Amino acid sequence: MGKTKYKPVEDVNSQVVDDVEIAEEVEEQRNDGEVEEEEEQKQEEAPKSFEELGLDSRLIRALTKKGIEKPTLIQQSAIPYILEGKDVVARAKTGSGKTLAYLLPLLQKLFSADSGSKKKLAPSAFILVPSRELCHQVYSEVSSLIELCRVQLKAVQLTSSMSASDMRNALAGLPEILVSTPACIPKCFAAGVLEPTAVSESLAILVLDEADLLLSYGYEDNLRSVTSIIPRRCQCLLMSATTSSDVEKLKKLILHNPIVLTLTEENDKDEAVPSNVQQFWISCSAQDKLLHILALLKLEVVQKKILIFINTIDMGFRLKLFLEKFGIKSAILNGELPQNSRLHILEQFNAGLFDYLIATDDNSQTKKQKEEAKGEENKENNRNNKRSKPKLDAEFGVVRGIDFKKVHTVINFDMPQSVTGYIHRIGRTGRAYSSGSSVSLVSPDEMEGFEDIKSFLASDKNKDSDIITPFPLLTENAVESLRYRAEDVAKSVTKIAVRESRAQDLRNEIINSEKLKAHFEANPRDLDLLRHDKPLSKTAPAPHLKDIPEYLVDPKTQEASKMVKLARAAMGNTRRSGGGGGRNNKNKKRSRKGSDPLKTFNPNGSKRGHGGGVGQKKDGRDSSDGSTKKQKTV
Ligand SMILES: Nc1ncnc2c1ncn2[C@@H]1O[C@H](COP(=O)(O)OP(=O)(O)OP(=O)(O)O)[C@@H](O)[C@H]1O
Repeated sequence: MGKTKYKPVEDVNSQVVDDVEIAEEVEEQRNDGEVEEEEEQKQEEAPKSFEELGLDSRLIRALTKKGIEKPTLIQQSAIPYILEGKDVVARAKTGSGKTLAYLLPLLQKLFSADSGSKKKLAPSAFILVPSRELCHQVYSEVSSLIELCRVQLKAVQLTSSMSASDMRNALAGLPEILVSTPACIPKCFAAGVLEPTAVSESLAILVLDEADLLLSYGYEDNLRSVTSIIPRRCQCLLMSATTSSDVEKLKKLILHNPIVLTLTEENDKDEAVPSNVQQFWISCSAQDKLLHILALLKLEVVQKKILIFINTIDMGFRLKLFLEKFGIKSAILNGELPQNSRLHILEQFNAGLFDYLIATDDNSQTKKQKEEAKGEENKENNRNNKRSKPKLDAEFGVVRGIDFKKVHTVINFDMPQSVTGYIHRIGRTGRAYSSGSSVSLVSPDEMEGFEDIKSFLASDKNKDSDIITPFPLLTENAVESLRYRAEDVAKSVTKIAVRESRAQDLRNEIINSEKLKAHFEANPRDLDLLRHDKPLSKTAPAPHLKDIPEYLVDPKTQEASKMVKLARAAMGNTRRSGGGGGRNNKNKKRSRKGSDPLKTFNPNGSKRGHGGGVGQKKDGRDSSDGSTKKQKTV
């Protein structure tokens, strides 16, 4: 296996990708036993620009307009191979820019294929993704590139929930690119909306994005029926954040003699978690989780925007109601909500309309539940099946692959149920060249799973070094000062209140969803129709709970909070977050490194701890005993 070692791309980037190796191997050809071939590797290759990768000037201009100046490592590596027409398997950690790694060369190929050739009866490119949210995200990305490039290409998105006539209408304009979930393709064949023979004739590029998830979402049969009609000449690309037997299976099923690109860091196991994400944890009992999250948010010791993960929908509502009493507005995202609402919530959060999003990830749905949900969905017109319980969407997935913009902190209110779940959650921050942090609240019941995560992430060489370190900015006193209020309010958020709010929210969102459908059709860019962070409770929060009096907060936490605010200001993040994109990125990134209190705060007095000097108890809170512990610096 050949290896190419890349020098750091730039100052900022070197923090992220130092010591990155790209291992490339040429795989055996599917079924025909071709001898494994070694690729000639170029040594110590210098980072390349988009121009040097051979990208069309229209695409480069479009990227510039989006504020994207230089390719990420996976883009540098994959784009030339894809342009050459090779099948590629690309595995790179979350947030590393895999979407553009395949979209840019795919569009370029279609630019040239477009000129002069007669219109085909089926799309030339299929991009298959595991969830509707991802479908929408990729579709938006490809559409905006097409628009910015001013080329005559058309992309459409299809999902299984669409009616045959909607699908027919969408395909009527003979789009070149179809973005969809795998389940939708056989549905199109069955409804006569797409002809398998036309697909066989037209299909030139097939992309399986988030390949590690496609099979776990139960799409195996769907994918088999698609592969049976893929022409041999069709170029296939497989993108994934983690390796798994599922990826191997898909590779064998679909790809021909692929180039396998694997972005690994020195520490092989750490590779899936972006190294620009600082990971922290706090030990607390299950009952005290509300108290701790209140302390984190109310005392402002974590940076906004914040994505909070919980494992059940009810817990999400409980948390929202609880925070609401303290004047903290948040929105909820889960698989029970109608699709249009979900997309709208994501768009509003990305646009910075609110700072706290409470999400139930697909992790909380077991494979069996997903299959059941899918089965439910397939039982069309089953009128007898009048379940009062709302259905979970089998194609729901907020975590995997979704590009939450400018999320600075991920909080695991509940711990995820697997290491992969953890990696994907954490990967919602620190995307591309940005940095972020995560805080996991770990109860004794969750400790075993947490240890598994820690040992998975620990490097083989350095087993004792903790990748997830105790959270340094919250003192025990600060937490305790809020206990009385938190417990009092927690008691008032009863099961009945949670149930009623959940039902009410669903009713509202169903009504919203209809409005949103029309709205999305008429104004795909306008986000301001509805707000999703409205209070659930009919009573306004008590004024004394909205503001925490200064005397309640101990001086150390006050200092930490001040520093978080200063860091926020230094990062140009004082307004409502969102909007704007990468203005003056270079300067901001430089100041970011020095100003993040999680990297510099020392509760023992000195402001510049430089990654060390944090006195902590084993339970992740400050012990104030002056002992020091080295923190991970990034
Ligand atoms: N070259 C680049 N420079 C700066 N930002 C980039 C670059 N390429 C992509 N991005 C941005 O980085 C973010 C993450 O990209 P993307 O969603 O493609 O990551 P990913 O590798 O697919 O992650 P995941 O595995 O979680 O799906 C996006 O907001 C994207 O616009």
